[in-house]
Amino acid sequence: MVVATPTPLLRRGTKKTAAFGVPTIDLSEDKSIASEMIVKACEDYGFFKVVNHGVPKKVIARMEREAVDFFSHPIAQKGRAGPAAPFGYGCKNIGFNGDKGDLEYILLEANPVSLSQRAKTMSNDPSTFSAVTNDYVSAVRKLACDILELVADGLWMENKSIFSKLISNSQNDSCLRVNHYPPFIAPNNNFNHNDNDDEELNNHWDPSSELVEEGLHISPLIPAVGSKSRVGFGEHTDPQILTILRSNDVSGLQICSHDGFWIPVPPDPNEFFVFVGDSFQALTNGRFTSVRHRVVAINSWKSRMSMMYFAAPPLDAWITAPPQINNSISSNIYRPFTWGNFKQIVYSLRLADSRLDYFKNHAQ
Ligand SMILES: C=C1C[C@]23C[C@@]1(O)CC[C@H]2[C@@]12CC[C@H](O)[C@@](C)(C(=O)O1)[C@H]2[C@@H]3C(=O)O
Ligand SMILES: O=C(O)CCC(=O)C(=O)O
Ligand SMILES: [Fe+2]
Repeated sequence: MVVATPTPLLRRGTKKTAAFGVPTIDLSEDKSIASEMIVKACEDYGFFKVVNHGVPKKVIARMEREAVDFFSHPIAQKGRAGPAAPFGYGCKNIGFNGDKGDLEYILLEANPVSLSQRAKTMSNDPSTFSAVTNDYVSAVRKLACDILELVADGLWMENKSIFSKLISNSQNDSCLRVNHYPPFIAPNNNFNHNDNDDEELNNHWDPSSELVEEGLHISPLIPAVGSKSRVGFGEHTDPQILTILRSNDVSGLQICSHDGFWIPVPPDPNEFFVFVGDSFQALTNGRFTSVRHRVVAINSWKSRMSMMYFAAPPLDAWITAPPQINNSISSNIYRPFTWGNFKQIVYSLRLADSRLDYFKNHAQ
């Protein structure tokens, strides 16, 4: 595992970024080593990369091709997938409470019935679209389950499927998101991607005017007048248990360290990045921390495309730490809640809000 101590260069709201070796877990390693390393990464960062993950390259490549094809269509056609409410096609608006980002996206329920319905509005070849998406979802769900079983092992839980069973349940509420960020070239070519002025978002990109000739690679550049940086996806934590992210080779993702520094994560199209979500923080009584992250536009002629599988339990599943979780805190930080209760709060709040605070026990 490569873990360099982050150099404290970029505090939230200040100007610089930190150097960081992303904790990397090789899933072909001995199980006891991998499980110990995963637990450590979840405790220290709430974030890590997995290699030798077992997701076939072909499954990833086919999913990427479908997504590239979808975003290459004119806006009127993409809009047929329905406004993101929350599922469907969205452009710039995120959620229902006024958050905006410089991206377009699709958000899909990750179950075969919903995927086959939605595919009819998303592709000229719906059966291929739903087959490809289902294959991708099954492969990343298996990866998420493998990781959760390793976590249970690393935490010395008797029941190794105590966490994975929540997301392998047939009623799981997991979803799949594909984000597409426009290319960004700073004015006068003096863009410093370490800059962190959270300037007003520029709304110059209009996907309806985009001329995509070769997949996502050729798009007319919309000059970023008067701005040195653009927020692609504002800072937040993911509400679910675990997020499995894969992106193309365009950078932009940053994670926030415990001491408030923004750390750029170099993209790696062959591997997956894993984020601890709010629900996992609650399930481990705060032993793991859900990691704050964001996407900031980086000087690039190419658009960034990322796919996130958000692993969530059924709506009626209780999120509460099992008694065997031992950390330095003896009482429960959070009162028990169902995933359905939590989702309601999530959707009533803004992207950057700390939703778990609403479930804190009063004594805390
Ligand atoms: C502003 C919002 C969008 C979001 C729901 C929320 O009210 C707050 C959390 C957001 C988030 C972040 C992680 C995932 O991308 C997402 C699908 C999720 O579960 O929570 C989004 C929600 C969304 O875009 O619908
Ligand atoms: O697009 C990315 O790389 C990350 C997006 C993200 O964090 C999200 O959709 O929740
Ligand atoms: Fe996220």
